[in-house]
Amino acid sequence: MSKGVLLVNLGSPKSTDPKDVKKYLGEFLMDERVIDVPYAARALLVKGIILNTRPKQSAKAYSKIWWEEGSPLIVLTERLQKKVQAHTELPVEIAMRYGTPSIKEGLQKLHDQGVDDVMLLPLYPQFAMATTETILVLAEELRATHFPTMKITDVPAFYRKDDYIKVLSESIGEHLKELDYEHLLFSYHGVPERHIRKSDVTKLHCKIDGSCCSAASKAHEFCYRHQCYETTRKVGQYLNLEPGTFSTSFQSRLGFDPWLQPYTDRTIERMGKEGFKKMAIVTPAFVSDCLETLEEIAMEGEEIFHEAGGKEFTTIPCLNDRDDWAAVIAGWIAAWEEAKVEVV
Ligand SMILES: C=CC1=C(C)c2cc3[nH]c(cc4nc(cc5[nH]c(cc1n2)c(C)c5CCC(=O)O)C(CCC(=O)O)=C4C)c(C)c3C=C
Ligand SMILES: [Fe+2]
Ligand SMILES: [Fe+2]
Repeated sequence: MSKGVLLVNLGSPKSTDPKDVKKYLGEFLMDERVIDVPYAARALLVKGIILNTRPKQSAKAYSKIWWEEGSPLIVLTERLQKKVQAHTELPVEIAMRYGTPSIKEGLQKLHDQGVDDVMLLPLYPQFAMATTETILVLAEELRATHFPTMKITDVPAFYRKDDYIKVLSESIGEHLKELDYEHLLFSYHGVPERHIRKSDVTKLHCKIDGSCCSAASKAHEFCYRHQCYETTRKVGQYLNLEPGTFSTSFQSRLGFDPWLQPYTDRTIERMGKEGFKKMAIVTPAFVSDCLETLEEIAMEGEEIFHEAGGKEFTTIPCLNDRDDWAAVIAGWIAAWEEAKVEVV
């Protein structure tokens, strides 16, 4: 069999035009694993309410962070792909779950190069129904319909894998070295609490009470909350961070249902009000900087901190196209290619 690799990220609108943003948000939010309510209720909520107001607001936010070459998330994923490609003879393509290049286009490109054995790497360190699972389900549907002779091997969430933790920690450490900071906040994209319960394979584990995620459980393989706390814990251990000088929070909630807590915006505000003057923030749910890191954290977060009395607010970049990160992915590809050891 002939091997190839597909790196999959979330995707972005084509441009900052509200029409393009509306199209992108429509595809994204109509995904049953993102807004997980029955179709009729989802259509009413998304098409009847959210798409009437949100695209204008989101388009404004996208305009603040957009680059000349396009969406930061897509440009950074393309740069990462080039660096990974430089390490391997196997074809490496990228795809986006929403918008373009689509997963179907990515698989087609590999197919056109003679590939029939694909390593599929969702670019999310922690498993979530709204990210990893939706990619895997769609890729399998596309494979069965359009590429029936193709084999796809999924790379599981790498939230605690040593080589990932090493590059993440070293990237954070390099920034912290230059900083005088009082607290480091690990801010992860939030999900509704309901998503965590739905992904609980044991149906017994998840109480969202702060204790279930630290007790050993088979459920952790699919528990986003556990995986986020575990990434924070491992980085804290690697960098030898003092207990009490770092913590975890969850950002970007949408709607009125309870999402994972503590919420990032309220945490930033509380820290400012409690007298913290210098804080740093890192966003390990994202491997590429995007709207949620460049606008929501670096801009809105900074404003919240200043208004609450804080002074210095530093956002640490995502791994993006760091050479050591590209080398880690290349190592996973080599391990899979040799098929001597498990990928993760
Ligand atoms: C119900 C809504 C959403 C869930 C659940 C959700 C989970 C989730 N998302 C990411 C990563 C990203 N999300 C991004 C943008 C974004 N996310 C939502 C909604 C949910 N996300 C919306 C409506 C948007 C669009 C922007 C906006 O209008 O605010 C992005 C940025 C994309 C970009 O173009 O830069 C990323 C990345 C994760 C990791 C996650 C669950 C773990
Ligand atoms: Fe999101
Ligand atoms: Fe858990």
